[in-house]
Parts: sequence; C-alpha cells; structure tokens
Amino acid sequence: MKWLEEYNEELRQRQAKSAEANWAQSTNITDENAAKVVDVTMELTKWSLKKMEEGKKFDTSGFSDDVKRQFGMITKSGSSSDEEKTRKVAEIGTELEKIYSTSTACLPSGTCLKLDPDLEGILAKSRDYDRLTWAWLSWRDAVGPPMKDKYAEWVALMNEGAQENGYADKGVIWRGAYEMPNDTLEEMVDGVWEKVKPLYTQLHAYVRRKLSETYGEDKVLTTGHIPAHLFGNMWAQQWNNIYDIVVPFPDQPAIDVSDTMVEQGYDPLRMFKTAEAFFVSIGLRPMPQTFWDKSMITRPDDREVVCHGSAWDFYHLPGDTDVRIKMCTKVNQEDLQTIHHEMGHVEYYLTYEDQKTLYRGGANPGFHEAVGDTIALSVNTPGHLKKIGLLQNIEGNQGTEFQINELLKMALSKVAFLPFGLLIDKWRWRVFSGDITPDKFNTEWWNLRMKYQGIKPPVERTDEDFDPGAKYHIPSGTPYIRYFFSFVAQFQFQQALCEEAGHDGPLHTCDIYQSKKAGAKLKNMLSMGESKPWPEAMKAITGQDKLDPSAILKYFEPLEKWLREQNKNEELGWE
Ligand SMILES: C[C@H](N[C@H](C(=O)O)[C@@H]1CCCN1C(=O)[C@@H](N)CC(=O)O)C(=O)N1CCC[C@H]1C(=O)O
Ligand SMILES: [Zn+2]
Repeated sequence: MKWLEEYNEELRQRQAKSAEANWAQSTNITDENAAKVVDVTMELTKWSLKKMEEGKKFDTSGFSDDVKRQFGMITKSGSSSDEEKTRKVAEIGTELEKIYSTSTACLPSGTCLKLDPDLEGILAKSRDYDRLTWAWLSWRDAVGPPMKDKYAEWVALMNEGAQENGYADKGVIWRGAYEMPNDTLEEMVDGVWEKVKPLYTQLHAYVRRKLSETYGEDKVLTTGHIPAHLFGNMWAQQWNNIYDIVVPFPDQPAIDVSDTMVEQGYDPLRMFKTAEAFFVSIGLRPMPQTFWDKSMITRPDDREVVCHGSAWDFYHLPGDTDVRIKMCTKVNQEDLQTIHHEMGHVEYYLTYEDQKTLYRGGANPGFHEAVGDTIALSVNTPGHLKKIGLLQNIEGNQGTEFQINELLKMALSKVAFLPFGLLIDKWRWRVFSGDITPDKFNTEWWNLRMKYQGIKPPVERTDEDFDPGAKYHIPSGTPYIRYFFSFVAQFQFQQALCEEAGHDGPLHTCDIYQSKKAGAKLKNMLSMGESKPWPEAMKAITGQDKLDPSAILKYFEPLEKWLREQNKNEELGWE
C-alpha cells in the first residue's frame, strides 16, 4: 500500500542521514559534530512520532500479516513528545560516549594512557599484580565519577519517554526486541544460564587454581571469588589473554597465532582481506569498494575517535551500497576475531539490503551478533589456521592433550563470557524499573558481578564510584543481552552449518571454509532480515525454534569431563 511504501522509503533516507551524522562524530569527536548528531536525532524522532500517530489511524484488521507486522513496528515508540526531553537525552548520550572515548589515565610522570591500546594492553599482557591494579582502577576513576549523575538523569528521561507511551519502563521496550510473549525474555535466558552454569563453574575453579599458583595464595585464594583484574581483560568478560597462564599442556604445539601474525608481516588491511576471503569462500558477498574507501580500520593520530569497534549500515539502495567498519585495529588474534565479528554484521546488512527498510535488521539483535562469531568458530580451528599458513607445526588430527588445549582456549572466550553477557542487562533492567536506584548503582553492579561471574573488585568500591560506566555499552546505551543470546546461538548455527557442509567428527574441529552449501543455508536465513519473528529464522537455519544450549554443551563436552577430573579436590563455586 502506498502509505507504507512511502514510509519505508522516507525511513531509509532518514536512517541514512542519521548514520552519516553519527559516523562523522564517531570518527572525529568534536562539539560541532556532536551538535549535528543531536539535531539529526531530534528530526528523526519528531518524524517517527508524527508517522506513529498517522499509523495508528489505520484499521489494520483486514491487512496481511506482513503489513500488520510493519504497522506494529511503526506504531511502537519509546520517545517522549516533549522536544526538550528528547534533546536532553540525545545530548547526554553524546556526552557519555565522549567521556568514554576520550578519557585517559595519567602516570605520575605526566604520561597519559588511553584505554585503547594502552590500558587494555596492560590488562592483556602484564603479570604484575600491582600494575594491573593501577590500570584497572585508573580507568574506572577516570570515567566513572564524571558519568554517574549524567547517567542517572539519562535513565530518568528515557523512562519518562517510555512511560509516556504506556510502557512501565525503558527495559520493557528493550526486551520487546525479542518479541517474547508476556515479556518472558529474562525467564528464557535464566533457564539457559542454569544449564550452562555447571560448565562455567568448572572453568572458574580451574582458572582460580592457576591464578592462585601464578600470583600466590595471598593474592588469589583457591576458594570464593577471584579478583577481577587478573583475567587479561579490562572487564573480565573474556579470558583468552591469560591462555599462557592456564594452558593445560604447555608442551603441546602453540595455537595462539598473534606472534605469527606479526612475524608474517600482517597489517590491519591484510587481516580484513583474510576475513573477507572466508565469507566469499562460502558464497557470501565481497566488501564493496566503498567499504575499502570509507572504513576506518586504524586509529588516526590527528583527532579523537570512538575506538570501540563497530559495523555501520548506511541504508543505501541496492547497487549503491555503503557499509563500513570503524576499528582501531591492532595486529593480534583477538582483533582478527573482532574483524570477523564486525564483518558478520556487514554480511547481514548486504544480504538483507533488498528488504523493506523496516525489515533491514536482525531476526533479533542476538542473531546480528552471532553471524561473524559463527564464522570465526571455523576460522579459529587449528586446522583452518594451518590452511591459511598461521599455524605450521601441527600434523593432521591431534591427540587428546592438544584438543584439550584447543577447547580450553575457546572456552576462555566463549564460556567465560556467558555470565558477563547475562548480568549487564540484568543490572540495566533493574535500573530502568527503579529496583536499583542511583545511590545503589555500584553496589548492585558488584553484587551481580560477584553472583554471576564469581569475581570481586581488587580494591574496595563505594557508591561514589560508577564502574558500569567503564564498559562501552553502558555510556553508549547499547543493549547487551544480544551477546548472551549470540554466544549460545552461534553454536546452534555452527552445528547446523557443519552438518550441511558434511562435516563428520567433533563439532570443535569443524571448518566450513569453501562450503557453498553451508553458505547457502546461512544466506537463506540472513536474507529474511527482521521480516519474521526470530523463532522462524532459527527454524530456517537449525530446524529448532528455541535458544538451545545443547550445542555449546556438546561442543565443550570433552573439556567439561577433563575439568571435572582436574577439579576433583577444588571447592567449586563462590557463593
Ligand atoms: C566489538 C563489538 N562492538 C559492537 C558490535 O559489533 O556488536 C558495536 C558497539 C555496539 C554495537 N556495535 C555495532 O557494531 C553495531 N552497529 C552492530 C549492529 O547491531 O549492526 C562488541 O562490543 N562486542 C563484540 C562481542 C562482545 C562485545 C563486547 O566487546 O563487549
Ligand atoms: Zn556485534
């Protein structure tokens, strides 16, 4: 129908304009660019509210399911009609992201360190307990206090917008992206967590023992919570950087390829080309020329930018495609993984670009997060790393010890992440609902970190601090449960694609490289975009219609058995 076609085309143009303004600010942080982001956000919000009122006038009862779905999207908004409130929300948003992206921690000598690459580099590489404490604390001191009151105001304004539209709070709108009946998203993910918690608990006990041996029993007890700054990551969200401390069989051939990448003269561009070659090998699209012309793949030295990696869709018409990645790339395996993650978003943008604008999105946000990571599960197999020349001294299929090393390294990224992926929005949903008030922001943050991850702060924290602000997605207002969904779903996707590719043997050795059949199955799901409720997309690729942890548990089964043996005399857990 005409009104709807016009809506989709105008929405496309406005989203393109919004992406351009946000790109300009993210790749050159200035007050002028921030002001333009606020103006464009105001325009887009005003237009959306106007169209929402128009949309509500239609009697959709006789329309097709597809048209009803589009009207359902159009007539939902969480924005306030009060322009001043909308402006304030947008302004605080740019201020918080600026604090995160430009703050530094200064040494007594006067040298000031940035988060990326300096402070993150210390957390990844240093094994000096006190230096780790300094970097961990300095980042939080730099960004937390300046954000705290702004964040509280931001939450209040976002809630007012939600309540003006009949929602209890902003959290209801955020969970709504998963279209779960009776708002049962939290119940669903809690059920998945209960099933994977035993595996996490085994990994936690094993790593605690290794960290205690490394730093001494006085610094790391072999019972209870583990200090949060010893995991090789500023947020203890993934523990792959301490693989060298915890490796089960050190005399087995190495499988971390960061050093080899440097030795072989890899630069960021070659890392991007390597990732692109995998996607193309299974029949997905190469990056368009504009991608190479307009992306920002290294940190510029003449201006402030948002370094946190991201993928961008400029909502152009097919044939005039404009998709980009912004990333301050470093030459190591962790950034090679991130490049695959971001390029997975780009392949999704490319595959659904023919859809109506309203449907140019993931089946749910978790699907969008899972595309690149699924591909990276193949890329990170020793077999594939050997195929592309990054691993030399390994023969065909390796013995049990080698496979335990391989599974442990993958678990440090994937299993370690699960409680982190779950707790971020548990905290935010309770902040939005008013259950966690500003005077308790930090205390409740640490209660959740202790409860779900079994970690504790290395130094005393108070409610004067605002540690949530130290994690990008909080000041940038990006929901996070999408990553928990993805870290479980990506193993379901991999299992389905490996079956399609005719792989036999354990799932963790599967590499779908060059399998056009697997690629076609993935592409078929990606092309749906947001046109159907996500269980239908899940069914299209896996045959199931649920988020099901049996695939990740199957993948790590040999490791869990080995860990249970290792942990026989450990006091499991932390509660
Ligand atoms: C490194 C990655 N950056 C995000 C991502 O790629 O998801 C960026 C920032 C927030 C959204 N975003 C996007 O690019 C979106 N525009 C993509 C889209 O929705 O189209 C990230 O934050 N990750 C990766 C794994 C865990 C998590 C973390 O590092 O904690
Ligand atoms: Zn992502």
